[in-house]
Amino acid sequence: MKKCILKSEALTKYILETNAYPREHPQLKDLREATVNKYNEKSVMIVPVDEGQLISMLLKIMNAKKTLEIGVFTGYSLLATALALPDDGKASLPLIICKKAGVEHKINYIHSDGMIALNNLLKNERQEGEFDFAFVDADKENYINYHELLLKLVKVGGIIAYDNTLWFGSVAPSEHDEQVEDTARDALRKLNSFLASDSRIDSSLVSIADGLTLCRRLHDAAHGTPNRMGKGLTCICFKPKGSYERICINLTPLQEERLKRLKHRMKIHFDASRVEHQVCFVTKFVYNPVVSKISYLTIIKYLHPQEALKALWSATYPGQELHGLVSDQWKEMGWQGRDPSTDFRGAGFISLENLLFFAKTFSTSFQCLLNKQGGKRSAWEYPFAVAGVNITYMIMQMLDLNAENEWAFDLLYCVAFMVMDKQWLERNATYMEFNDVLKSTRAQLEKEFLMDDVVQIEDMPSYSLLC
Ligand SMILES: C[S@@+](CC[C@H](N)C(=O)[O-])C[C@H]1O[C@@H](n2cnc3c(N)ncnc32)[C@H](O)[C@@H]1O
Repeated sequence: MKKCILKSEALTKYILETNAYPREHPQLKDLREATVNKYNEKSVMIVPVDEGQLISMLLKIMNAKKTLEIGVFTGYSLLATALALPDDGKASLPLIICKKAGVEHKINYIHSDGMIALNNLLKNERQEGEFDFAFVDADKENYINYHELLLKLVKVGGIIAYDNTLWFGSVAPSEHDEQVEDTARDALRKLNSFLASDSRIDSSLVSIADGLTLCRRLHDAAHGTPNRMGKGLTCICFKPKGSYERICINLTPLQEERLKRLKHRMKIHFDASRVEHQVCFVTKFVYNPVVSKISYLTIIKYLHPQEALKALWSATYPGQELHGLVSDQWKEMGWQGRDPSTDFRGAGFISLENLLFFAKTFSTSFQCLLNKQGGKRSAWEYPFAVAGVNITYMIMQMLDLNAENEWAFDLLYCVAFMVMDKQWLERNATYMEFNDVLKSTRAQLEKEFLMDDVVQIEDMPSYSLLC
């Protein structure tokens, strides 16, 4: 099979001969020829010249300095990358292969399996958010696993590029094509669908060579840059009555303190294996009949992640014994598997805190949504707990819309959950439509923020959904 999805081989030849070969760096040309001589047909594994040039162009546009490459073979794409990096740039790769062209000082070789290497970069070398670009051209079955780790290693705005995402065109077989087993093709099809609906990235499947999917990591408040977080929260969306303008106000020392705490909360990853305690903010909801006002009594607790999970269980199913932190019982609550900790990956510890806050503060609403008691339910329900993590993540992305105080976040979370469930029912949605429901939930919340008389979360019309 040829690594080309164009209509004709003549067209590929035309592109290569007219544009790509004349601009190929002499060292790349040598490497390509040496690979063909040594590996014959197997040399198809190196990236085609035009794709190498696209990657090189992208790196230069991005002014990339630190890149990561998984799957090296004879190192063609690696050399193309190293040549595109500035002199103080660094390319890391998990397999040793070749060093040429005087670019060794830009290359940090890691001779290891891709997953082990990425885990190590995260855990031991603490390289979170350090890379501008990652190129993945290794075992296709693992792309989806690399994706989770790379989303942490690559900075917000950085690019993750997956090679071979069209797999010789076989990802879209025609009815005449023979049905053959191909685990790589199946894994790539799964990846393509997954990337298409992954809200953490912008993505474009470029039909060059064998298909190259570019994913740009989007803002993620859990790992957001201080700049963005600062901007979003400093520009507190405090609207004076009678004005459609948002105004920026300087923070009081108390607000600064709250902001600091909120930022801290958002950075905490959920790690059930951690031995030390993680900070947990437990908020009590108090109604003061004298002034007809609701106030929040906030207690900062230092909880072991496992204790927090147990607390969530007892708040969700009071009186029901939990058999273990990893147990089939969790599935009933709408976690993806037996171990809820794996679902906290996207939004971190704060997503557990939000669920706890909701369960304890508005227990009637919480139980009603948990048990899918409101309205005429559809046959395909969203999984409650996973939906909760998604809502935390959505609000993190919305933070520059409204964050009047630290607890506005938790309160907004409860309102958002109620709105999401209401829209779910109104649309008679199925789980495949969950992302659409989430989008329209966000639109509804944004609409309410812009209402003239909404100056705090409690003024939002949807706040009345809570009981
Ligand atoms: C298609 S080739 C890469 C070609 C390279 N991009 C180039 O242009 O020269 C795939 C490479 O990935 C390596 N590989 C496969 N599984 C891997 C893994 N789990 N970890 C790291 N590398 C792996 C293979 O040994 C092979 O060298």
